[in-house]
Amino acid sequence: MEANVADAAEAERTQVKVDLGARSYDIKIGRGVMDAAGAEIAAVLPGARLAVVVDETVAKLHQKAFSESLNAAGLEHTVLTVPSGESSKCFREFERLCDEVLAARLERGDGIVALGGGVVGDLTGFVASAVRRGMSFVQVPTTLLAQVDSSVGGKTGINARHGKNLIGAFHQPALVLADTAILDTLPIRDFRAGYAEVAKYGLLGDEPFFRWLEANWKAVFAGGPERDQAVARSCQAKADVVAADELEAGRRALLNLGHTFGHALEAAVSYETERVVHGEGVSIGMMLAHEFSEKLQLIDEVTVARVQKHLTDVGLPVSLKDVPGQLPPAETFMDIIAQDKKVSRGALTFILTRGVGEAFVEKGVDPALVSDFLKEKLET
Ligand SMILES: NC(=O)c1ccc[n+]([C@@H]2O[C@H](COP(=O)([O-])OP(=O)(O)OC[C@H]3O[C@@H](n4cnc5c(N)ncnc54)[C@H](O)[C@@H]3O)[C@@H](O)[C@H]2O)c1
Ligand SMILES: O=C(O)C(=O)C[C@@H](O)[C@H](O)[C@H](O)COP(=O)(O)O
Ligand SMILES: [Zn+2]
Repeated sequence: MEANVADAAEAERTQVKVDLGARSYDIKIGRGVMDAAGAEIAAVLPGARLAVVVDETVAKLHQKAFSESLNAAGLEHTVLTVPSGESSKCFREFERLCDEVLAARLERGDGIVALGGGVVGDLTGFVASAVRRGMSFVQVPTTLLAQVDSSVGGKTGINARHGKNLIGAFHQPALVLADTAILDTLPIRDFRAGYAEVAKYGLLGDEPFFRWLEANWKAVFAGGPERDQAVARSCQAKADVVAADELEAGRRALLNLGHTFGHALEAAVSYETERVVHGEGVSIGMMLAHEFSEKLQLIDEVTVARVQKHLTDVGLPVSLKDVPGQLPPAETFMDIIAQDKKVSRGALTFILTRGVGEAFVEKGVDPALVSDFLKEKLET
């Protein structure tokens, strides 16, 4: 990735392009970007009627201002509310939203807006991919996680009893509006969880960015210009990967660093967010991916300790032992991992690493090694 942090800092508002030919779109980043949401959306979806999907928490905090901006641009819209939290990524909410979009008589050329975190974004995008075989949609991410990751790249979907995001579609948005001021109302636990995905970009392929985060994370949390820089650099990293490999035929799998273990953990606790939210699962999963890489003699203990120190410094969990309550045995984790979307012809794929910024995709990992490793981690 060429963009450097200082470059990103220069503009108060930054724009990152996701280059996908005719389906290219912009990510507009900065404090106050949402004030012009109406005009921005009208520019990409001229004449469209809209359904705005929002969760109950975000609706209370931000719906009024958002609707005012749409009204000012003359955008007729219906607001559809879903319960807050991971449990909304389910068939029931998917079906209800599809039905409500149809009841509002939105046409194929109309649009659906996701105003919220990754849950609302994934669910809404999936609805948009399905209703009338595909409607335009816009992402207005309101969590750090959604701004740096889930709103970009077109992975949409819901969870299944068998695992995370197992039902879904690739469906790219027409625009992403990441207003970093909206993060001021985000609870610290959710901000930290989103930060795990920020750190992920450094760990998977950008050691200088990880070093920058080690030095600047307090300013990122405090909400100064460093926060916008971290969001912009993360979006640029994701946009580069998605443009090169939209459908995850190869390199995009790197964005799954920590997710094989992390997703298994989320499913193992039945998506109970009191116990673990996605970003926390990713933090623990990234730590496990590093420890597993150490076990395979790909990295040394100094690298593992460096990663652990940074994630611990910011207050993220780093071990299965950090999850409250009893966890199921390794066999249950292995059953869930066997359903991971990266599995091919029954063979497990893991994102491993040779150092900070040097992750790689390893196919055909021996399940017995993974199982023994998980047993160790669940016992010690
Ligand atoms: N599609 C992708 O590429 C991708 C990438 C990463 C994660 N995800 C998915 O994203 C989901 C997690 O997203 P998340 O961490 O944003 O969770 P979330 O959407 O549940 O949001 C977290 C909490 O923050 C609240 N909230 C949202 N914005 C707020 C604001 N500005 N102020 C106050 N409260 C606010 C929400 O109501 C919720 O309670 C997971 O389902 C994960 O699988 C998808
Ligand atoms: O965009 C991607 O590709 C990612 O892997 C980003 C992840 O952070 C995200 O959690 C994604 O939803 C996981 O993808 P999945 O295919 O494993 O469900
Ligand atoms: Zn993720």
